[in-house]
Amino acid sequence: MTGSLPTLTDLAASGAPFALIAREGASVEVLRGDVVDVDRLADIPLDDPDGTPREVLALVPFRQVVERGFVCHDDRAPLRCLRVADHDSLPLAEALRQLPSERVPLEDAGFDISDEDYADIVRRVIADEIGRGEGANFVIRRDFTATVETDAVTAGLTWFRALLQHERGAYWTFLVVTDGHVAVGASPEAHVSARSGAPAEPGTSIVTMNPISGTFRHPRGGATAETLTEFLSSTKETEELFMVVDEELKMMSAVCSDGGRITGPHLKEMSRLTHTEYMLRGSSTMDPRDILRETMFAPTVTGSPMQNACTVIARHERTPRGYYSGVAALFTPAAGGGHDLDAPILIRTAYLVDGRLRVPVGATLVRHSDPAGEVGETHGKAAGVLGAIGAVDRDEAPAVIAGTTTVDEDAPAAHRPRLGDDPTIAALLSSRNARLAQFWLDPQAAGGGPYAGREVLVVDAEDRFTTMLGHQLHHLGFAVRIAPWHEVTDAAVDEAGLVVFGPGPGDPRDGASPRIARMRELVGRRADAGRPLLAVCLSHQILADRLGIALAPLASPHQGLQKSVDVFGQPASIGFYNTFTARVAPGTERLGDTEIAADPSSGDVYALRGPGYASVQGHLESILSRDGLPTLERLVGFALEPVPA
Ligand SMILES: C=C(O[C@@H]1C=C(C(=O)O)C=C[C@H]1O)C(=O)O
Ligand SMILES: NC(=O)CC[C@H](N)C(=O)O
Repeated sequence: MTGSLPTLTDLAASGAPFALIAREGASVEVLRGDVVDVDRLADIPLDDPDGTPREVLALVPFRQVVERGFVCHDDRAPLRCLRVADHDSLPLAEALRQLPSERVPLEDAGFDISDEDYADIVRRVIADEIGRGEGANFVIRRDFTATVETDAVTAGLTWFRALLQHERGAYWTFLVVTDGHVAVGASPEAHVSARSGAPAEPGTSIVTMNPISGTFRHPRGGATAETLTEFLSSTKETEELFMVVDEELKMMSAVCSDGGRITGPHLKEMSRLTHTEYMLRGSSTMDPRDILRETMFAPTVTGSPMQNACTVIARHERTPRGYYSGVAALFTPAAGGGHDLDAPILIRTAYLVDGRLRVPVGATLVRHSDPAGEVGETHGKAAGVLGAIGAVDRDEAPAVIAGTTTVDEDAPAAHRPRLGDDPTIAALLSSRNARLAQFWLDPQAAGGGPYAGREVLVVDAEDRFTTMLGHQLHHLGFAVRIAPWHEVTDAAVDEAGLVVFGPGPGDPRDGASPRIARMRELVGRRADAGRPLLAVCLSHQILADRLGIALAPLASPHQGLQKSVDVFGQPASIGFYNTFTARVAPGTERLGDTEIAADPSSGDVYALRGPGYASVQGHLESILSRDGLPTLERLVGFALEPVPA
C-alpha cells in the first residue's frame, strides 16, 4: 500500500480526510479513509456491512458524557470516525522532510480568560465546591485562542512537524484532518488501551490506564535532580496523583473482573514539564466501546467524583469543551477477532476551525491549590503546543506567551538527561508506595474469602468508590450487587443479607437534594429494621445524624487526606475524602447503643458501631487506606454480628 502513498503535501492538497500519528519515535503512521459522524459510542462502525472488521480512528468529544447521563455544556461536537481504508507508515526522517516548516503567523492571540479571572475561578472552586463537599479535585480549563490566516491543513502539517521535533515524551503526536476541522497535538497521556489476551483466553483483553498528574514546570535551563526532588517532595503534588489513581481505579474496577493493579510511580519527562504517573492494569471481557463508555472521561482532566465533576465543570467553565479532555480512539482489528483499542487523552492539542485557533488547557485544582501556581501551570501546559505553533519563542528563555504579560519560564533547554534514571529520584518515587494499600499493588488472589456464600447489596450515591468496595467485598467472599440510589427499591434494601451504603458528593444536611433525601430514607429504613448495614462516608454522616450526632463542616476539608486513626482499639491508616464530619464532645465513646470511635481532641467521628450496624468516615477501598481491607473486614464483622434479642 505504501507504494500508492502520496507525499504528505499532496495528501493535504487532495482535500481528503487523513490522520498522522507518531506513537513510537521512529515512524509516522498515515491513515486515510472516509469520515462518518455517529451519535453514540455503540454506533462506531467497527465492522463493515458485510461483517468485515474495520480499523477506525474516532475523535470522541467531551459532550459524549451525556451518554452516561452526566451534565455538560453541549456543543453537539460530532463523534467523528475516520474509517481507515489505508494505513501506511513513513520513516520519521522522511516525514520531517516532507512536512512544511514555514512559520504560521497568529493574530489576536491570548487566553480567553485572563490570569486574574482564572485565579478567581480557582478560589471559587476551592471555596464553593471542595469546601462544600462536592468532591476532591476538579479540572477547569481556559483556552488560548488566535486568528490564523494560513490554510488550515498547511498550518496543521507545520505544527505537527514542530511538535515532532521539539516536544518529547508524548504518548501520541498526531494530526487529524477532517472536513473543516484540524486537530494537532502531542498528548502525554494514554487514557485507556485494551489489547487482546493470549489466544488461550478468547474474548479477554488486557486493559491499561495511565493516570498522569502532578506537574513540574522546568526552571530556566531545565530540570535538575535538586529541583525535581523538591517537586517530588510536595504533599500537594503527591496527593493529587493519589486522588486521580483512586478515581481511575474506580473505572478499572467497573471494567475489569480482577479490579486492576497499580504499578509505578514513574516520571513522564517532556520538553518543558515533568509529570508523575502510575499504570493501572487489569483484564476485561467487555467490548472496547463499552470500556470507553465506562471510562468517560479521565479524572486527570475532569475531577472526582467524576459524575459530579461534570456538574462542577459546567458551573465554572463558560463555554463547551469540544474535544478537550475527550479521546482519540484507535480501534484496530485484532488477530483473534474483535478490536484492540488505543486512546490518548485529547490534551496539549490545538484545534483550527474557520481560521480560529483554540488550545484548551486546564489544571487539577485541589484543596491546597495556590491560585497563582495553577495559573502558571496552565501557561506551562500550553507552552509545549504554543512553542510549536510559534506563539512563544521555542528555544529561548524567558519567552512571553503572546497576548499575556506572563514570562514563560518553561522554555526547553537542549538535550537533558532523563532524570527518572537518577537513583535518588527513583528511590524517592518508589517510596511513595509505602503509603498505599497493598491490596491494589498486588495481583489479587481470586475468591474464597471468609464470607463466601453470602450476598451484599451496595447502594451507590454517585461516587463509584462503590466499584472498588464491591471488589474488596468480593475478595472477602461476597456475591456483590451494586445499584444506583435512584434505582434501588425499598424491597431490595429489605431483602439483602447485608447492605453497604456508599459515599457521595454534597452536604449530608441538604435534605432538598433528592439524592440525599433518598439515601436518608434508605439508611433509615434499614436501620429501623435492625438488619445488617455498613455505611461509608456520606452514608456514615447520614447514619450519625439519624443517631442524634451533630454534623459540621471541617475547618479545612479532608479531601484526599491520609490519616492514622483509632478504630475501636486498633490504629488504622485510612484515606479520607470528606468536607463534613459527624462530631461529638471530645472524649465521648458511647451514645445509647452506639459505640463511637472519635478523635480524642476534636471529637470528629471516624467510625460507629452498634447492634446490626457499623459505619466509617474514611474510604477503606481507597489506595490511601493502607489498612483498608482488614478494617473493612472488621467492620463487616461488626455489622453481621447477631443482634441480641
Ligand atoms: C488538564 C491537563 O493536564 C492534566 C493535568 C495534570 C495536572 O494537573 O498535573 C497533568 C497532566 C494531565 O493529566 C491539560 O493539559 O490541560
Ligand atoms: N466521599 C464522601 O462520601 C463525602 C461525603 C460528603 N460529601 C463530604 O464531603 O463530607
